[in-house]
Amino acid sequence: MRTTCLFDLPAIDAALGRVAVALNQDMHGLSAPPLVLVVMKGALVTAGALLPKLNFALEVDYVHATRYQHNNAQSELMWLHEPTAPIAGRQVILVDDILDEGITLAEVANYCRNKGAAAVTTLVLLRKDRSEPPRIEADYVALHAPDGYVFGYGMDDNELSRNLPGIYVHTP
Ligand SMILES: O=P(O)(O)OC[C@H]1O[C@H](OP(=O)(O)OP(=O)(O)O)[C@H](O)[C@@H]1O
Ligand code: HPA
Repeated sequence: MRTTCLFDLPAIDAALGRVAVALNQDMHGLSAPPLVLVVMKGALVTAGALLPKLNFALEVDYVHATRYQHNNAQSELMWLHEPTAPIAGRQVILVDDILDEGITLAEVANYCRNKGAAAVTTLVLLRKDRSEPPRIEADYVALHAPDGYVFGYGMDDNELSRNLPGIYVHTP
């Protein structure tokens, strides 16, 4: 099997730059700093590249929730870490690497609303364009990919390859 690069680092950086410009405009003039919640582990690299592009006061925390192990989806989301920063009454910006079926983002967004978030905004590096629509749409999408397992730039292939400097697929 070969590995094909869908997006290289300059393409990813340019796409993150575009969503950062939009987010900077939309978050301009907020009365209180929003909470950026990074969905671990996959969003680690995206958050690292995105945060320095944001020009408004913000706090960062993370959640660790997972449903894919060995590349296979589990129906249940496993919560490994809940955020410790206060959520009630705040604008929350969820950052994730990939929107696939949308189960993870939908559940984490609901969690924030149940904790009393004033508003929940969602941002993903990559939306996978499947035939079935995801359970939730993201407010900000940097890139789109066709259906198929992708990895690199934070996304794993059987827990490996998160460090690859681009977004890749296996091709026959
Ligand atoms: O839209 P969905 O179908 O719910 O899939 C998207 C989620 O799957 C991946 O996480 P994963 O469970 O693999 O954990 P990881 O972030 O530790 O890789 C990814 O980081 C998203 O959070
Ligand atoms: N790759 C890596 N992680 C994922 C994917 C994918 O295609 N879909 C959901 N989590």
